[in-house]
Order: sequence, then structure tokens, then C-alpha cells
Amino acid sequence: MGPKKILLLNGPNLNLLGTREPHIYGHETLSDIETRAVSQASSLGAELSFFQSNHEGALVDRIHQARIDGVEAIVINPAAFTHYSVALRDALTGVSIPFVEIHISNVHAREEWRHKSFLSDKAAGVICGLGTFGYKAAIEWCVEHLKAKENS
Ligand SMILES: O=C1C[C@@](O)(C(=O)O)C[C@@H](O)[C@@H]1O
Repeated sequence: MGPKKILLLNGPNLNLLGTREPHIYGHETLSDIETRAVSQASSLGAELSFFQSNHEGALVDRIHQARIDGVEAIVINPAAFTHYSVALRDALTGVSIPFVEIHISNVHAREEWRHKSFLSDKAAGVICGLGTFGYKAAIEWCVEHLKAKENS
């Protein structure tokens, strides 16, 4: 059996990380996050691919492709789509791949409409407010989870 496949997805405006409201989202760029994620996964014996889009349909398509590619876990920061996308929820539940929802900021300490997520109740877990460290924690969990599943 080959290495466990993990997919990292980022939604709209996260391509602007580094310059986008740094007091909320910090100074790291998306490329910093993706590069670190690839090497973290590989050091844990997994294989990570990544994708960012500002378009809901493109993310839906990538989620469908994940099933064809044999991806076993998804880490997703759905960004603004979190708060209103039935399509992303249906795509994630439709492919039946466990996913971790992550947010860089603590959405519960922000505007009330950010408290609602269309994904959280379907997620294996939700991480928010830990900055970009949340990605690292989510990836580590995915690898542990997949290993435990394999050995059970
Ligand atoms: O774009 C984003 C980023 C975010 O998902 C976060 O990572 O904190 C929080 C969302 O409310 C927001 O729309």
C-alpha cells in the first residue's frame, strides 16, 4: 500500500494571505503554509496535495476528484464559503472522505454570522483561532487517524 493521501483545500481570498488583514490572519503566505504542509506530511509518511480557489464550483470539482484519486482525508479552510455553502457541504458528505475544518481566526470571537458553519457538524473535527498552526495540527491528526484506521 502506498502513502496515505491527504488533500489540503483553501477557499476564497486565502490566496491573499500574508497581505490580507494581517492583524487577523498573520503574515504567512498561502505558499508558506502549503510548502510546510507538504514537507510535514512527507515526514509523517503521507502524501499531501493542495488546491486553492476563489470559486465554489472549482472546490466542489476538486473534492469529487479526491475520491477518484484515492484521497483518504481532507483538511479544508472553506473561508467565507463556510458560512453559506450548501454545495461544499454536499460535496464533502457526498464523497464520504473524513475532513477537518480549519480557520486561522477564532470565528466565534468575530461577527455573529461567522459563528454559523454549514460544514462543522459533518467534520471529523474543527480547529479555529490557532493561526496557521491549525493546519499543522489538522494534518498531524489526519495521519494519526489514518494509521489507526489501518491498524484496527
Ligand atoms: O476567509 C475567511 C477565513 C476564515 O476561514 C479563517 O481562516 O479564519 C474565517 C472566515 O470567516 C473568513 O471568511
